[in-house]
Amino acid sequence: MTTDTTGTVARDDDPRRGPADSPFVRACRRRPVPHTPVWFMRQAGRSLPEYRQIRANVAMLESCRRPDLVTEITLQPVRRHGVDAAILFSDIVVPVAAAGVDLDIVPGTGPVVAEPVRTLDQVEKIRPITRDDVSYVDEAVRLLVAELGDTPLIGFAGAPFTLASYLVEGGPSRTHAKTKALMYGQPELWHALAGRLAEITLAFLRVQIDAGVSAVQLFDSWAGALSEADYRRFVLPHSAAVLAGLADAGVPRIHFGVGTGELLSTMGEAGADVVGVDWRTPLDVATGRIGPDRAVQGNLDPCVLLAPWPVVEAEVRRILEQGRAAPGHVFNLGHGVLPETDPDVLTRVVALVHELSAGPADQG
Ligand SMILES: Cc1c2[nH]c(c1CCC(=O)O)Cc1[nH]c(c(CCC(=O)O)c1C)Cc1[nH]c(c(CCC(=O)O)c1C)Cc1[nH]c(c(C)c1CCC(=O)O)C2
Repeated sequence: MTTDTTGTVARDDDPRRGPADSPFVRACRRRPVPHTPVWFMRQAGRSLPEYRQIRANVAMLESCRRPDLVTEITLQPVRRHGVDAAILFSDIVVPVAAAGVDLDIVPGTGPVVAEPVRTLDQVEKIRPITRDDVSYVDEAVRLLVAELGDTPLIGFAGAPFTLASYLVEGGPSRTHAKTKALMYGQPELWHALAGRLAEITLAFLRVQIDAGVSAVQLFDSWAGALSEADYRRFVLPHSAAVLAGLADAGVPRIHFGVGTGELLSTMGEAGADVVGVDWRTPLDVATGRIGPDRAVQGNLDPCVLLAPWPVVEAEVRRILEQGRAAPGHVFNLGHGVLPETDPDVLTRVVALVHELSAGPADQG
C-alpha cells in the first residue's frame, strides 16, 4: 500500500499507480522495490510455440510493420510468464530500413544488407527518419500501452556501432573486420556513418517515448569487440549523443552489450541509468566498475536455462545475491533467450526471482 500526496491510500492493484511506479521502473531508478523485477531479452520469439504459429507465414520485417501482430507477439510472453515488463516486438534494423537502406532479415542468419556501406555518398543516402516513416511503431506502442495497464513497455533501438556493423559487413560477422578497417582507415567516413545512425536511433526512440513506452534500451550488442580506447574514440561520442538526447524524456535508459566486461565503466559514462551486464562479469564486480549512480541489469547465462532445474535455481540465487551489491537490479539474462529454451523454465525463473526477492518494502 502507498499513500499519495492527497493522503489517499492506493492498493497495490490500484490502476492509478501506473507503469511509472512499477517494480521495473523503480529498480531502474534505484528506488526500493517490493521484489526484484524480471524480464528476458528476446522473451518474444522462437522459444514460444504461439510465436512460431503466428509467424508461420509472415516474414520478420513484415511482422514488425503490422501493429496487430506486434501487439499480439509483444503480449505473448507477458501473459505466459508474468514478467515485470514487456519489450516491443521489433528489430534493430527496422528504423534503418525505414531510412531507405535495402535490407532483409534472413531466418537463421539475421539482418542482410544488399549494398554494404563503403562511401560517403551511400551514407548521405541514409536519410533521417520522422514519425511518419515508422507510423506502425507509433501505432503498436499506443495499442500496447492501452492493453498493458500497469505493466511497463520497454522501447528499444540499436546503438550506432552495432547498426554500423550490419551496414558495413553486409550481415552478421564474428570479427567485425570490415567495420574496424573502415573505422581505422577512414575515420571521417566512420564518424559520418555513426553520426547519421545516432540521429536515426534518437528519432526512433523519441517516437516510441512520445507514444508511451516506460523505458528504453539501447542495444550495443557487439561493442565488446572493441578495446576500451577504441570504444572511447569511435563509439562513445555517438552513443552518448543518443542517450543525452533522451535526458529530458523522463524514462529510464538502459544500455547493453555482450562481452563488455572491460567497457562497463565507459558504457556507464555514455549516460544510461541502467547498464546491462552479460554472464561473464558477476554483478557485484560489475557494480564496482560502474559505480553507485547506475542500476544494473542481468545476468543469467541463457545456456543455463538448458541445464537441469537445480542448476538453474542455484544460478538464480547467486545472481540475486550478487545483485544486492548494486543500487538497483533488474533481473534478466546476459543475452537473448535461445530458441531451443523450454518456455516453462522461463516461467519458473520469473516465479523464483519473485519468491526469493519478495520482502517487506524497504522504506529507505
Ligand atoms: C543484434 C540484434 C538484432 N536484433 C536485435 C539485436 C540486439 C539484441 C541482441 O543482441 O540480440 C534486437 C531485437 N530483435 C528482436 C527483438 C524483440 C524483442 C525481444 O527481445 O523479445 C529485439 C530486442 C526480434 C527478433 N529479431 C530476429 C528474430 C528471429 C527471427 C524469427 O523469429 O524468424 C527475432 C524474434 C532476427 C534477428 N535480428 C538480429 C539478429 C541477430 C537476429 C537473429 C537471426 C536468427 O537467429 O534468425 C539483429
